[in-house]
Order: sequence, then C-alpha cells, then structure tokens
Amino acid sequence: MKTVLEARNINKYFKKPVLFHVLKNISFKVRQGEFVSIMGKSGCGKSTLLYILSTMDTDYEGQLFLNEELVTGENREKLSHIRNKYIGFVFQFHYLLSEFSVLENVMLPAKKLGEKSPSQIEEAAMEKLRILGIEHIAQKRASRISGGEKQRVAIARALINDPVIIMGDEPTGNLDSYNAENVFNIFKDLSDNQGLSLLVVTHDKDFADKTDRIIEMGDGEIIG
Ligand SMILES: Nc1ncnc2c1ncn2[C@@H]1O[C@H](COP(=O)(O)OP(=O)(O)OP(=O)(O)O)[C@@H](O)[C@H]1O
Repeated sequence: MKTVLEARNINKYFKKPVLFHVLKNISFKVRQGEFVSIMGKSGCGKSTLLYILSTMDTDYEGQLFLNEELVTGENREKLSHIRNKYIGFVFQFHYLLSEFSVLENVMLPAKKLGEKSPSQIEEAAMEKLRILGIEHIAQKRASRISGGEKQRVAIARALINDPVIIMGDEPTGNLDSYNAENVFNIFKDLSDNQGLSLLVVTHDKDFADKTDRIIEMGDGEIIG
C-alpha cells in the first residue's frame, strides 16, 4: 500500500519566551485508506504537529513526505499548491463563508487550485454534495443551514480537489453525539470505499477507538 504521509524525525522548538522542545523525534506513516487518530493531553503538541504535517509551518527539523514526495524545504508557492492538491481540511469550526451559498463554498478550493473550468468545478462540487447527501441544499446560504449540515459542507469542500488525505483538527468537537457519529461514518466510508486516508486530532475517545489506529502523544513524543 502506498504511503500518503510520512513524518521522519520531526523536531520543533519554540524559541520564546524560553527555548522549548515541543516536538521530539516524531516519526510515523499513514498509508492509503488508513483512518488514523491522534490523541493526547492538552498541550502535548497535537496542533503544533498538525500545523507542520499540513505544510503550514515550515520551521522544524526533520522531513515530511506527502504522496511519497519530500516536501520539506519547498518554497511557499509550491507548498501552497501541494496543500491545495493533496490535503483536505476539516476543523472544529467549519469556517464557511456565511454570505456564500453552499455550492460556492465547496467550489472555492478548486477555483484556488485553478486546474478546472468553472463548469467542471461546479459539476465536481455537486458530485461531492451528492456523495454527502446534501445536494438539495446546494443553493442555500451557508448561514441558513444547521450545524450538522455545515460540517458536511465542510467535508464536501475538503474533498473537492480529490485529496489523498483529509486532516482534521477536532472535527466533531462542536457537534452533538448524533452529528459526531455521522461525521465518523462519512470518514469511515471515505477510508473504506474511496481509499482516502484520514488523520484526525481528537479528544473524543469513542471516535478514536473506532479508527484503524490511535497515535498517542505525551509531552511532544509518540508514546503509543
Ligand atoms: N507560538 C508558541 N510559542 C510558544 N509556545 C507555544 C506556541 N504555541 C504553542 N505553544 C506551546 O506548545 C505546547 C503544545 O501546544 P499545542 O497547541 O500543540 O498542544 P495541543 O496538544 O494541540 O493542545 P490542545 O489539546 O489543548 O489543543 C503547549 O505547551 C503550548 O503552550
């Protein structure tokens, strides 16, 4: 199976207010179709790690591979392209543009990538909305839909460029248990049936227990 993400000996230091070794020799792989969760106490370094893995933070030691390509050391423009093409993001707060329609929100990352015509992008966006069972709300304003629908729109938006991996930072953190389970089931289906990889930071033990593998962090290290 292909490796879609590999962290090799990642170390990170915060230099202020005092030198702090926040990530210590983090190494792991995520293979195609794997659904992996990251757990650990508050402050152990999960968000800092996700920031590096998603190519947003380049100030670290070690190597990061995405889709079997070394991305460490690439310039800002190339990283932005890699991020847009290979990674889909789902956060605790959906960050939808409330004045835009659902369809427009889902289309945005594809417009940014600029590899398809507007009609191809619209077709792809409708396809993602169909997969998530929310085709009927395509023309609604994002401000007028429910919390569970918003998170599904955020997932459709994360899928629009056919990424190899979805990264989530507490994607169910703001949802009730019914909608949290829905999001889990969508992720599970994407991993089992579409071969998509998922890497999700979560505090939700029930959610993590159902994923293929839990990476447990403690004090900046992988401890299990
Ligand atoms: N910019 C920064 N400068 C200095 N220290 C930082 C900075 N950002 C985070 N830290 C510290 O690094 C450690 C790891 O923070 P991080 O946000 O990665 O933890 P976390 O595991 O994601 O926590 P939570 O579960 O609460 O979100 C914490 O001790 C935090 O205070």
